[in-house]
Amino acid sequence: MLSGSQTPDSSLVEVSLDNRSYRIEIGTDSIGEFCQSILSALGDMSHAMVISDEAVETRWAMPIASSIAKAKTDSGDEVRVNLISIPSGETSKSFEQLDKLWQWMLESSCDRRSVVIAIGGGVIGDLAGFAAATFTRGIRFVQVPTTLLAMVDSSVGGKTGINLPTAKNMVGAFWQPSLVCIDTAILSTLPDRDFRSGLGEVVKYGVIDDAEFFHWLENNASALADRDDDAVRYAVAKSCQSKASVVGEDERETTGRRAILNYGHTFAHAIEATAGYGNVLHGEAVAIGMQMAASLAIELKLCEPDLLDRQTKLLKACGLPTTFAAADPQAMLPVMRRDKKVSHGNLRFVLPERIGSVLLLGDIQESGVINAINACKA
Ligand SMILES: NC(=O)c1ccc[n+]([C@@H]2O[C@H](COP(=O)([O-])OP(=O)(O)OC[C@H]3O[C@@H](n4cnc5c(N)ncnc54)[C@H](O)[C@@H]3O)[C@@H](O)[C@H]2O)c1
Ligand SMILES: O=C(O)C(=O)C[C@@H](O)[C@H](O)[C@H](O)COP(=O)(O)O
Ligand SMILES: [Zn+2]
Repeated sequence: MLSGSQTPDSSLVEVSLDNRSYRIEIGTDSIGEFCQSILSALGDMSHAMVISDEAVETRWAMPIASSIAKAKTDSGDEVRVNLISIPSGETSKSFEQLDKLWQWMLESSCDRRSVVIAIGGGVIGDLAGFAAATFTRGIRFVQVPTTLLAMVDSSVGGKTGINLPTAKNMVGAFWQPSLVCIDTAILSTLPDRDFRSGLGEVVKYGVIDDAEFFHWLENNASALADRDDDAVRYAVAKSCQSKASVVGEDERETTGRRAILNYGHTFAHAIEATAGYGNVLHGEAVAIGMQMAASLAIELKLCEPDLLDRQTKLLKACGLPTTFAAADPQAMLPVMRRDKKVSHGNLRFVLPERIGSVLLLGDIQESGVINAINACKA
């Protein structure tokens, strides 16, 4: 039984962006309906280019691909389908994999009525989305997220791209999907560590934007960690609503509003890069990064220590790390200076003032940043 507010109408969230608006459809045991949703959103699709993760190819991507292959468009035409699978893991968000995809798209006679269908976690969504953004200067794409992290965050909002060896997400494009199809039943095969990693981004929404949701998470953390269906659907729907609303206000992170989604990420990306991509998962790094950001906010007297206590308890209840033994300010700082929020050479951080509200701040003494990193060493 869930405690707290009622389950929202979780079946549909709209991302409102003028002629780039799209639907996020959220269901359970709904992959049978994906083909119809895709054809309704992309009626003139001639060709589906399914890009999947090796871990989900057989169980999830092939059934979706074969139902598209059997379908007909509104005008009665068959849809040609090609499928490729990418090796699992963060190291696949690379130029090498992108180049492989471009060659595959060329060989598969991809044209401007082709549609990329990304079926996988954040790695596949970011990589396939960037391939879609760049091939023939941009073709449409659909996100079918298969991890909790991708359902609550990466499949929404149109940030696509790849990593450079020491700079996360450094090359990419804003390229919105045409549709996001979420089926929480797909999470049944997701390993626990990856599921918990997604909870890092869920906690983020509570801190940055929604004190009531944070409170709900405090009351329902164990149901979520145990993957209770209702709790998971509620958290997915609330997270998508939050992200859709922020992205609708500031699509390309120009006004500062969208930067709030980057809470903890200046530290997190440096942790991921210095630890070696894939060793600390993105959501784990975000959890530790939020701890560093909250420590910095306390040192700057921006928030009360109680915020860090509540955040620590919640992250632990979600099974996430709150410290990082190998945290090394001298290794992390050069990576942090390449953060995309840097302005005129100054680092800027998203810092909490209270649960449900954060600020984007610059001109912060390096000594404070070093102290915040050291405060989270195990
Ligand atoms: N574009 C954005 O707005 C945005 C937002 C947040 C994170 N990200 C990016 O997302 C990436 C992390 O995403 P992630 O956590 O989904 O990682 P991921 O894509 O690497 O998936 C995690 C693991 O789960 C496996 N997997 C995926 N779905 C599965 C399923 N249903 N069953 C069994 N195994 C499954 C994958 O093979 C992989 O090993 C990072 O690169 C991060 O930078 C992007
Ligand atoms: O969508 C956004 O905006 C975010 O910042 C969401 C983050 O969770 C995500 O990790 C994003 O990829 C980070 O963006 P970056 O611009 O810092 O690379
Ligand atoms: Zn993130």
